[in-house]
Amino acid sequence: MLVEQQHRDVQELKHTLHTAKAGMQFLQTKYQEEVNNLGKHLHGLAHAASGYQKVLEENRKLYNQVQDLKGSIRVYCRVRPFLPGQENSFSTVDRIDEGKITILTPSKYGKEGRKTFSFNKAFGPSATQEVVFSDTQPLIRSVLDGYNVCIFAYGQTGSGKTYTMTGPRELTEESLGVNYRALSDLFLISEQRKNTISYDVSVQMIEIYNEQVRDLLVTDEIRNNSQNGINVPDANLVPVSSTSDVIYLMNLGQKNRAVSATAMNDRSSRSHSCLTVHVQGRDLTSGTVLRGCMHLVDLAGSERVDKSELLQDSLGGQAKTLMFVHISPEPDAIGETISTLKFAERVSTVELGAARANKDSADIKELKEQIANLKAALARKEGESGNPQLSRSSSRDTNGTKTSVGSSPPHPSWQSVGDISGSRRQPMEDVGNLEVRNNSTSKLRRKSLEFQGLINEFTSLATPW
Ligand SMILES: Nc1ncnc2c1ncn2[C@@H]1O[C@H](COP(=O)(O)OP(=O)(O)OP(=O)(O)O)[C@@H](O)[C@H]1O
Repeated sequence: MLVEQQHRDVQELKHTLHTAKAGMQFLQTKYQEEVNNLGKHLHGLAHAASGYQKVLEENRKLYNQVQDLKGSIRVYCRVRPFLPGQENSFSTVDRIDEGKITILTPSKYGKEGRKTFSFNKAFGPSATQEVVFSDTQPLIRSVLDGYNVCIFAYGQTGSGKTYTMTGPRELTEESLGVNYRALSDLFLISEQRKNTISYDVSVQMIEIYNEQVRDLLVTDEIRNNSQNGINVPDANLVPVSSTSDVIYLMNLGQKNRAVSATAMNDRSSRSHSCLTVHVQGRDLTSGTVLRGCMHLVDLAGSERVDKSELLQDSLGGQAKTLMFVHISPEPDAIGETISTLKFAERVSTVELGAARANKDSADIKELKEQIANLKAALARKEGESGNPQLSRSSSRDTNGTKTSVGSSPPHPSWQSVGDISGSRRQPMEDVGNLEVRNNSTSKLRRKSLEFQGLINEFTSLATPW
């Protein structure tokens, strides 16, 4: 009886085992099917993602085409409000309608007493910093897409250039100018794109005064400052990773301008200042490298700029340019207002040619690296074989300009723009305690040439009416 019972139990167990095995097999097949399906879904998703990337890329292209079709130089006009205490004064601005601005003119400027000028945009005295910036925002995206961008502020002394670019002396969130907003946007967009493109951002800040250029970001304070996360291997191009880094540097730059100024207001109206933001982006899938830079320029007062020189052009067709032209509403400024508006209207007709993105594919990047390595090897070989010309008293900087070894500029803080073209300029007398390090000299010179070229281009447009 017992043996029979055990036999039955064994049979039952065998049956259960068989059923369990079949169940397992079924589950395995099912699991395999699921895995296959998942694979197919994943494949589909990857395909859709790459399609999405293509659409994004296409969108960027179309967006930039629209920008380009609007013209390479865009001109926005902004009217400064009356200053406190002048509120009820008579304004020379009669009407602002879309991009048109009508000025009440004394009889000598126009028979009918009114003159209308057309621009891409015109902002009245009550336009907020936010509204003014909203029309500039598209250019910021362009920088991140590998385009060069120039934003200029032009206008007579006291017409609001610094207000537009930086803001008033006492800054609040609402009164922040284009510079701050542009950089804050730049970091925001680069953060949004971080899964597809990795960006490096660095800034430079220079001032041009009496045709001499000064690096506003070369100070011991920057070099020794590490708690802000600002690491400065080469002081005139400072890597930044957040808006607060940039605000810190901009404040420092402003302070450095003030350090050497005997009369700050007079000086700011005579000097040009330029904040340049360099952006390098690497596409994480394709390895393509994008390089864009943005010049944010606060020009000297238009009445101070020498309009008599006509000088070689160097603006080139690579940059998207926006000029903010500023006017004051006071009747006693009417002469400069008309002259400024006429100049600005002429600028808006300038065609620089379509801007191009600075984009290197992974292959080009590799080839460039090879060229750089070969050049370095060649330079080493030349050094080993002993080149008397190089080892004696002169060499050439990266511009091909001959420089003397051991001879220093008249004052270490300043480099004369004129020196590059051969003519010597006197250094400024009220120079502060800043210094330019030797290894940044040629870069600064190139920058000053580039920047001076832009100013020349604009001032050459301002010659006789
Ligand atoms: N849109 C504005 N709203 C309110 N105040 C303004 C505006 N624009 C300019 N101001 C004020 O007008 C004064 C002159 O402006 P600002 O210093 O910006 O002129 P500027 O053209 O840069 O002069 P400069 O050529 O001397 O550097 C400042 O007190 C500034 O705060």
